[in-house]
Formats: sequence, structure tokens, C-alpha cells
Amino acid sequence: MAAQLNPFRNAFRLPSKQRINWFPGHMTKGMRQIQQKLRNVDCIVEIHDARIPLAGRNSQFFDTITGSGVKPHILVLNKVDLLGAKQQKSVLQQLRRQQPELQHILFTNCKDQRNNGVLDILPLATRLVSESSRFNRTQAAEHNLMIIGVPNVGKSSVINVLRNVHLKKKSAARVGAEAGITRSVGERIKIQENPPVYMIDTPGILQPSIKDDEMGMKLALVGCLPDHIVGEDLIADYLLYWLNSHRKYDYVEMLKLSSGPSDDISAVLAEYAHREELFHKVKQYDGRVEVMTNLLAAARKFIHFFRSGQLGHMNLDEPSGFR
Ligand SMILES: Nc1nc2c(ncn2[C@@H]2O[C@H](COP(=O)(O)OP(=O)(O)OP(=O)(O)O)[C@@H](O)[C@H]2O)c(=O)[nH]1
Repeated sequence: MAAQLNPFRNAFRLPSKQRINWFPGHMTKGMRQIQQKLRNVDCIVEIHDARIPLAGRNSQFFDTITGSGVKPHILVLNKVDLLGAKQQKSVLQQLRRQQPELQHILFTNCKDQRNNGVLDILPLATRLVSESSRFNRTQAAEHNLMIIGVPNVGKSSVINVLRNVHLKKKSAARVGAEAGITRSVGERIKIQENPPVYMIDTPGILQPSIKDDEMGMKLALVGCLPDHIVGEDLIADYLLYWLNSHRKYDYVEMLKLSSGPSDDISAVLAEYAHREELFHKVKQYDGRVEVMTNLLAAARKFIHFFRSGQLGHMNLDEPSGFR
């Protein structure tokens, strides 16, 4: 199909001097702890957000711990409920084209207890460990799986689902909607009795410096960085840019915009805030208090519509249909 001309922005630019970086001290510490524990690990389970299958995986870090090819490696694309079943095939094709060395890829959904794909992790890991040369661990009866990934992709949730299902035990790892809930490498958590299988939860670790601005914005949009690090206004602007450049205009109805798709985030948020009566009081320099539209609250709602799947299923790495 011939590409159409894009009536909107054809690139996203950060405000000058703004960089997207978040590498707090607990990530440096977590990295060190991971490397110390690696000797006793039989399989690496890397969790990533299915909405950004190509963007944001911490290649530098993963090369260090999986690059030798000695430990089996599984890539788990979690939150597949937000990607949608129909897009799985094209995501697999994209990944195999870009990284042919990735052999074991699973899709999971921790929010659905029935058919969530999480249950495929253990049989695959067990098979890969039994087929691998375990070197110093050949005598060890138990299997240790290390869960790694960038923040907020569902690492702790995967551990909890496995523990609930296999051991009928309650959650052991802390889960939260904000990035950076797990701050250090914890003790191993048992997830199966016979043969014994343990999982080691680790803090989410980003690249120390994100050089690709658009990759940084995708990570921010799916929530891998705390929102205040990037700013909700900028995240909302990137969302608007992405939706327009992919001809996904459901937001127009969702935000009840009277004049159709727009590339102007301030105008979009102002109209939505006005319609939804999102107002706040702002104190002026002369002491007067004025009631104004609350653009921040509108930006948060817009981002929430995306993150909760109300704007539809999305693969943020899907190529745009415009030239
Ligand atoms: N929609 C959806 N949300 C999920 C899924 N799995 C986890 N979540 C949510 O994603 C958020 C992050 O989950 P966690 O398990 O805390 O993620 P984490 O990778 O351990 O996070 P850090 O500790 O920050 O590294 C929580 O709000 C979870 O409820 C999923 O499959 N689908």
C-alpha cells in the first residue's frame, strides 16, 4: 500500500536541552548484586513490555549477563492484554528480523488468571536448563531463574502469578503501578516444590544514558520511568504525536474534540479540560486567585486512557503508515 503524506508532525523533538535519563543509585547497586548472584543462576528470564518489543531493552546490561550465551535466556513480553492478540505475529516477525539470536519468546498477561501465558515459563525454563551445560551447578537439584528487565514491566507480578499457581501461596514480591518499586535484589523466592525452582527478583534497570529520544519517550509513555522525571505534559504530547503519525484517531472521540484530530497538545488538553470541568485555582503575582483549566489533570487522563488500553491495542514500535 502506498504511504500517505502526513498532515501532522513527522518527527518528535524534545524541548532543547531536555534529555531523558533516569539511573538512580539503586540501579547501580542492583547491577552489582545481579553480577554477584549470576554464578548460581541457571536461566535468565528477561521481562519486557509487549507494547515496546524493540525499544528500551537494556542491551548494554543484557549483553554483559547473557552475551556469553552460557545461560539460557527467555524473553517474556508481558502486558500482552495491552498489545492485543492480533499483533503478536507481527511483533514476533519484527523481533526475529532485528534480533535473530532471540530464540525463546513468550507473551504473557499477569492480569488474566486463566489463559495468561505465564504458565509456559516454567516448562520452557526447565527444558532449557536440562539441555544446558550447568558447569559449577551440575550437582544442584534446584533450578534458579533470575528475572531481569527495565522498571515496571511486571517482573514481580510474574513471580507472584507463578507462586500463586504452582504453590497456591500468596504474593511474595511487591507490585506497584509506579516504576522503581523493587529496589534491590531480594532473596530467592520458591515457585515450585518438586523439583525445586526458585526465582530471584531484581530491580528494574535502564540504560545509564538513553541516547535515542524517541526510545526514551516510549519508555516514559508505558511507565518505565516515574512520570515526573519526564513530565506528564511532554508524555501527553508524545502520545498525541504517536497516535497521529499512526493514524489512530480514536482519541478524538474519547476526548470529545469538536474539530477532529489535532497536533497541538495545548489546544487538545485545554478543550478536554474545559469539557470535563477540570479546573484549578492559580494564585497570580498580584495576589488575585484565578480559576483556570487544569492542563496537567487533562494530560494525566489522556495518558491513563492509553495505559489502560482504552485507546485500543498498541505496538509503539509499529512503523508509521505516513511518509
Ligand atoms: N495490564 C497489565 N498490567 C500488568 C501486567 N503485569 C503487571 N502489570 C502491572 O504493571 C505494574 C508494574 O508491575 P510490577 O510487577 O511491580 O513490575 P516490576 O517490573 O516488578 O516493577 P519494578 O519493581 O519497578 O521494576 C503494576 O501496576 C502491575 O499491576 C499485565 O500483564 N497486564
